[in-house]
Amino acid sequence: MASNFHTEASRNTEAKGNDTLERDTLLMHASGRPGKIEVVPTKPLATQRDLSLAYSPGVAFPCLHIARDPSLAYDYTAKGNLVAVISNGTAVLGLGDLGALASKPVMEGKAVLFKRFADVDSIDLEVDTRDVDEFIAAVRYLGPSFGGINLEDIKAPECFIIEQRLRELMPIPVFHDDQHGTAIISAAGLINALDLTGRDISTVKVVVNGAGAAGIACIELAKAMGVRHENVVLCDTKGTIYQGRTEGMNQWKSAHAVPTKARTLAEALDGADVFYGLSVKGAVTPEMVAAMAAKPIIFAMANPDPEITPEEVKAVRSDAIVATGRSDYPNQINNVLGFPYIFRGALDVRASTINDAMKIAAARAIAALAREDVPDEVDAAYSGRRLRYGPDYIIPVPFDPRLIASIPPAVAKAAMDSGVARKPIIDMGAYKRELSARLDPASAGMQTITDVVKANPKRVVFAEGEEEKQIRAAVAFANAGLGHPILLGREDRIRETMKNIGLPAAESLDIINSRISPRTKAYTDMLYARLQRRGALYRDVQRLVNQERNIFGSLMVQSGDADAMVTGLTRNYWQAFEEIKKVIDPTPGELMFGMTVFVVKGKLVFVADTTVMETPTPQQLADIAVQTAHKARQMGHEPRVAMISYSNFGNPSSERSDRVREAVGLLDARKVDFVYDGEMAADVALDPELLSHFPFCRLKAPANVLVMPGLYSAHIASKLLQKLGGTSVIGPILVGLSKPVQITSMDASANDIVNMAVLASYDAVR
Ligand SMILES: NC(=O)C1=CN([C@@H]2O[C@H](COP(=O)(O)OP(=O)(O)OC[C@H]3O[C@@H](n4cnc5c(N)ncnc54)[C@H](OP(=O)(O)O)[C@@H]3O)[C@@H](O)[C@H]2O)C=CC1
Ligand SMILES: CC(=O)C(=O)O
Ligand SMILES: [Mg+2]
Repeated sequence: MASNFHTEASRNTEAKGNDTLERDTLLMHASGRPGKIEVVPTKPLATQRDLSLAYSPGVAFPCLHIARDPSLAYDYTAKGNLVAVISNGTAVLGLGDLGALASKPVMEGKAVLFKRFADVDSIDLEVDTRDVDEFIAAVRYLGPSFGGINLEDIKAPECFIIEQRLRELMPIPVFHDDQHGTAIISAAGLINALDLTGRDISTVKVVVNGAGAAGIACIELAKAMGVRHENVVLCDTKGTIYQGRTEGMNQWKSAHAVPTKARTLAEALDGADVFYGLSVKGAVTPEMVAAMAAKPIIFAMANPDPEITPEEVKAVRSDAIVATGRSDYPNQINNVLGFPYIFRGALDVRASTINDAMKIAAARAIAALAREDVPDEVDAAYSGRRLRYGPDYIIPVPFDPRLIASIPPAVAKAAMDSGVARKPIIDMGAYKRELSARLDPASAGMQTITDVVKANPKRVVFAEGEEEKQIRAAVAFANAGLGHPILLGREDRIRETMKNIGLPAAESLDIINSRISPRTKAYTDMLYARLQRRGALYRDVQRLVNQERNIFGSLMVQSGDADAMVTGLTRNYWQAFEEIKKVIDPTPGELMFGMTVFVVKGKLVFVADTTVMETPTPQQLADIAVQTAHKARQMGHEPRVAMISYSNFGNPSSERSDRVREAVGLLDARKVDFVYDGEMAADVALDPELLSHFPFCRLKAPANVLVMPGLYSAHIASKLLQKLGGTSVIGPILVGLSKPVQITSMDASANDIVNMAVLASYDAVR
């Protein structure tokens, strides 16, 4: 556990580290266009006509329509996806009252987080007044502009009055993030920390330090979820808030006053189970922590520095569960996990408000996600730290791509159930798919296929069954209801790995060891019949079946003992391909090749051949075009095929481009049932403007299938795009094999493997 924390050495260099952090941060903010946001138009403004539609005279029409029916503002303007982040800078993080202007970097940051994590457009507004009435007056009339208002870093108790009044005055959700965002995330952390320490929420003793915006809201939500009023002691700069205290009080603090003899934070913490810190750096000492109950739960959430560091806690309490608001320690309890997704859900149902039911639903969704297996992509973003439900991982990490499809649906559903949704969601499944697509278009492209596969579950061999990633993929595949995985390998090893990585055994998961399988003899005979006239002795075949899992797995599929197979982690592509070909033939009359699918801004582009034929003949190029077009159609996309070269329709002419031209001629002769043309350069194929320079071209819209002239260009282009282009990639998908087998790349993540298993299953369904 300790390895995840800062080391002594790194602590000694902390001051130096802070200097570097300061320099880097200032440089980042000042570089290029200063600050962190810009406005990007969503409609073209390239021509006179564009201008007359987007602006005068055309713009009069949406104005008049909205004047007649205000709800149309959601159809004709950005309102429905736009949130204002509004502050007066009176409680900037834990830095105190820095004023409106100095709060702007935080507010721009929040706006960027809205966009990055939930595709909510957001703008920061800093209101330069500390006066409650002036602030309310400045904000209350902004409703028409926005779908929601996110109040930020406004100090207590003013924030309570401001939020309450604006909620009453404005017909859109008004949400003070420091109160409710923080409350939701800490509640999620609490649910899991209580679970891990075997505690009952109705008996835990909680101490909250900080009776401001965050502290009061956190404890109110915790009470709404079952923590008893009499079990909570709230503290502020004056010590505990006990019944009868008069100094430094207000009505919000009074509501949480309890009859306690404790007068200081230290006295309150004696024997306490849970500590919530929402105050300032260093407010808690190791001695206080040492006096807490067994397995104490310590959420030191002050930013940017916590009330006590995890190292300090660990030095005195190795049994503690510790969380902070920072990203460089395990268990980051920070409202970034909440506000983007809560608004996403609220905006999508046009909720009139964000109520307690929606907050509790969000907390439960976040807590539930932390208990699921974490995708590799997420591990990678966290420097390979293994994230697994336990004391060092009670809460999902902000870069978990599953948050977007988990929290907003829960919030939207709670809004609908509690009667505040003005536009209920009819198809929740479709909504979740749409959410995934907002951030990872590849997953949406895969979704329809996934639905088919779920409805027709297949037996899929995971040939490298002792590999951790394959095990995780197989378990995820089974748990997602996608089919029945069969892991090839030694059972004791596989079970051991599953135990080590903390994976619960999936119910429908088989393990087969080729050496002791009763089918080995039959498979050996089957393969010998294929290979005996290709120079193989019976004992060679025996060895192949016993030792080569790709061979054994392929034989399972070939014989019908399994429906599909996925492999590729431990062998390079071509080696795995050779092994599979020993057992499985191509589909009669078809070529075998690789097709890679790129997902660019929600559009799919199919590129082939990216794996097999180095220099295809014109005949082969035509075959690749036909088969790839067929595949694209199977995956729900009407093919528009471009035969790619570096030249356009004979200019310039060369031996290589002539081959592509010849392939186009062959397609003409075959009278194929899809639109194609070429030879053409990739930019012409993809850009309607360039395409229009060739009015005779049969492609009237950009191509979505690119048949490449050779393996060199196909492979290099696809790898460059993958590494530099920021696109999502599926495949390469093996096309033309008579049985459903897919080969992943050796660096595939568990998620990639699941996707390939889904594609193989999809082939098996059809
Ligand atoms: N991790 C997260 O996601 C979030 C963390 N926070 C953190 O919570 C903290 C408070 O923010 P917020 O509620 O917005 O601010 P407020 O200004 O509204 O409240 C601050 C509270 O902290 C109390 N306080 C200050 N110093 C001490 C101290 N030494 N001992 C005990 N109590 C103290 C104040 O007491 P008094 O009333 O006596 O003045 C006040 O009640 C900040 O550090 C902020 O960064 C906030 C939001 C989200
Ligand atoms: C995280 C946050 O909102 C704060 O510390 O104020
Ligand atoms: Mg804040």
